[in-house]
Amino acid sequence: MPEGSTPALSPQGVPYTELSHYINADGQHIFSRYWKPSGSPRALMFIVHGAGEHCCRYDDLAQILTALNFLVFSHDHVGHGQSEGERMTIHDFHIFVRDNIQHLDLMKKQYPDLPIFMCGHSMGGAIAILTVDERPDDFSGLILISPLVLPSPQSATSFKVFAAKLLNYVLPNLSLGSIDPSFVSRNKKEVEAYTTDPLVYHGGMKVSFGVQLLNATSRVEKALPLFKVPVLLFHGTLDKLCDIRGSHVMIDTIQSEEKTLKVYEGAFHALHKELPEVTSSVFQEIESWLQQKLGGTGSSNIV
Ligand SMILES: O=C(c1ccc2nc(C3CCCCC3)oc2c1)N1CC(N2CCN(c3ncccn3)CC2)C1
Repeated sequence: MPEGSTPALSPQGVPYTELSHYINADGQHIFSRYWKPSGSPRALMFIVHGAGEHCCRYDDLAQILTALNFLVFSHDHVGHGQSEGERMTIHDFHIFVRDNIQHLDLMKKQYPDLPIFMCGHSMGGAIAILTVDERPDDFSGLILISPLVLPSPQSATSFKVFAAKLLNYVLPNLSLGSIDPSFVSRNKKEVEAYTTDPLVYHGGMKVSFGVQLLNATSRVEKALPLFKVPVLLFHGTLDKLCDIRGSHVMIDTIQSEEKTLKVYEGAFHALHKELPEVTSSVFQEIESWLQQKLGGTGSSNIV
């Protein structure tokens, strides 16, 4: 660093020289995280977090994957967690995909011979689908936990969509309100952990951000008919944020030879942070699917 210059600081005031990060195409510091197995890795897993949260919330899943000798990597999307950028603000959803591809290419350079999987939750699921759509030959499989494919009918009625698109021209920073975390998980401990997490964005979703999420659902819809990568999908029947119909549309539309949708009766949105019996089942299903991918043959079913 040139003499006399001050180091770039994270939104929490930590010098990026002390944080793992990469610099995106807009010159922003993107906080990155790596979970390495004790032995030599047999595969890579790219975890993609959802709106308002951050990658360190996926430590539980990452620990399970490193035990399978996966090297797990992730980052905080621009405007999230320990990355730079105005909080939960994006003028083009594709920036999330662009930054994903940059991180993917960095990891491909370091581990050129390892198969790569991706796991996305909610908005992170839409980012993951669009990343795989751009780089289909780079991925051996995609895991989606309550992905944003179709917005829920409650949050995106045609009037609200019309109003949001109109408002975006005049009041893009108007708040649409924030999510009630108790609608997202039945696990009170997880709700408490989320609501007290200082790295989570607890403000309301801006109109401009909601419009970008809508744009994302349109881009995802266009990508599905040509999608061929193996997919393992999870969705709760009582998801109030991302409509389960989106996962049914996805499993019926994609051309993947290996595609599985696991439906959790009565479960809410954050299946990886739900009641213990739900989350442990999701993690076990992920483990066995990955073991089968790395050693077995494919299948297709909905349960
Ligand atoms: O990615 C999302 C997310 C958030 C809000 C959304 N709104 C839409 C609609 C809005 C209208 C236009 C179409 C899209 O999609 C969203 C996705 N995430 C990640 C999820 N969070 C919720 C809170 N979490 C939580 N809460 C309680 C316990 C544990 N985790 C973490 C995950 C929400």
